[in-house]
Amino acid sequence: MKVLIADAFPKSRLADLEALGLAVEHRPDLPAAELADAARDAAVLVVRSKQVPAAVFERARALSLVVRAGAGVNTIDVAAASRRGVYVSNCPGQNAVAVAELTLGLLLALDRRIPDNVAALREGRWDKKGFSAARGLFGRTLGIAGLGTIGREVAARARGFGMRVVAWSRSLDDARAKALGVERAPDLVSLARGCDALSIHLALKPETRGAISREVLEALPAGALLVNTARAEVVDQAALLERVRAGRLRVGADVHAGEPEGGKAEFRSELATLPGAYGTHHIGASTEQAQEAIAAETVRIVASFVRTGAVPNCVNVAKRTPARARLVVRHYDKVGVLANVLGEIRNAGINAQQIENTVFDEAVAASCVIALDEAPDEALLERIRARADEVVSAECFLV
Ligand SMILES: NC(=O)c1ccc[n+]([C@@H]2O[C@H](COP(=O)([O-])OP(=O)(O)OC[C@H]3O[C@@H](n4cnc5c(N)ncnc54)[C@H](O)[C@@H]3O)[C@@H](O)[C@H]2O)c1
Ligand SMILES: O=C(O)CC[C@@H](O)C(=O)O
Repeated sequence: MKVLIADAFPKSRLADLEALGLAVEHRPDLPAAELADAARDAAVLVVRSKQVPAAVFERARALSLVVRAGAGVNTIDVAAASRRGVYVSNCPGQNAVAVAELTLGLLLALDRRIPDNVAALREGRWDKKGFSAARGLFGRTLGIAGLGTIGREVAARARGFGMRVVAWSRSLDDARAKALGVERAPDLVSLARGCDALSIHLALKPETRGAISREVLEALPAGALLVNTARAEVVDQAALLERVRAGRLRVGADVHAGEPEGGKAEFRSELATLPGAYGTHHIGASTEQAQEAIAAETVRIVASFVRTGAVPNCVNVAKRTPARARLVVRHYDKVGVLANVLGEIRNAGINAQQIENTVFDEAVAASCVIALDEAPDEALLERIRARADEVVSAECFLV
């Protein structure tokens, strides 16, 4: 079985994959345009920042699993993977501490203008007077948009700096906010209105694209700091540029509109050239600790898949199917029993969408839960129950 790793990956972990008996092809510099061809005979594809478009799923017919060696899966056409029945998996939480550390670094850098301090001294300029105009973070309010794994790590560190932390997250309620030691804002505009600094940790989804809208940016008080280590597309970039140019906002951005996929390239970010903005090179996850944790998790996912067929952290198995009914059949654990039950369902023109069979102690009897796209009528249930030497009971529940 071939594994193609199309981005940088630690050598020691390549050996772990080979030890699983896999043929490992490591091509960190593979051009994006060649990915579909290179993946053609691969069963597993591992990527970091490389985009995986629909063309890869159309061409790479042997592909079973794509592992995103990171958190965000917006770089993968997950819908195209789902249509081909290809699993997509990621490594949630493994780089959260690294991103939180960079977030705090950017906040401190913005407040003290550390990069400009450094640059001035390199140019032979002493400007203690000019660089003394910092507000300080202690006692200030940090707003967090998206209290997922990274948002929570940022909250913990900000509290360590004596900041008041207020958060908005789609499922955050008062009890959970209290348990996490943060206050809850009812929406993003209210969050922005009440904070001195705003840090963005929303995953990029169709619903979050542009969530940090012009209205949210305009709600931030004059002189506020904004840090984005999530994805550029979550923020209205045109409005952001206007606010920074007008001197209303100061920004630390690790992620950039149209940023290159690879490690080195010509790239000009309009935002990052402005005096009120500090840009970093999408390095949030780039610490040794985080990359080691990500690689170890990637190996765990691939090992589980090749040894057992189970895919940890799978992001594209339907949480809700169009199933309209659940048929629960308790039956004797004998050859052909389930085939006969499924045959009855097929003969009635009903589609079985999900099947889960559980065996009771001593493996004499078992229970099978079958999600159906249509409820069986009483006559079908009776035909199944009539197989008395195979079936103990058959009950239907509408969902
Ligand atoms: N700069 C970097 O190097 C770097 C590294 C890791 C992650 N990231 C980015 O940070 C993001 C957050 O990472 P995480 O590990 O905290 O992920 P997470 O899954 O733990 O948190 C994601 C957050 O997005 C919110 N969210 C998801 N879908 C939403 C929707 N439809 N509507 C509203 N909110 C929604 C969740 O509620 C949660 O608060 C990633 O998706 C990725 O884009 C960047
Ligand atoms: O691999 C990287 O350097 C970036 C990863 C980051 O954007 C993520 O979503 O995990």
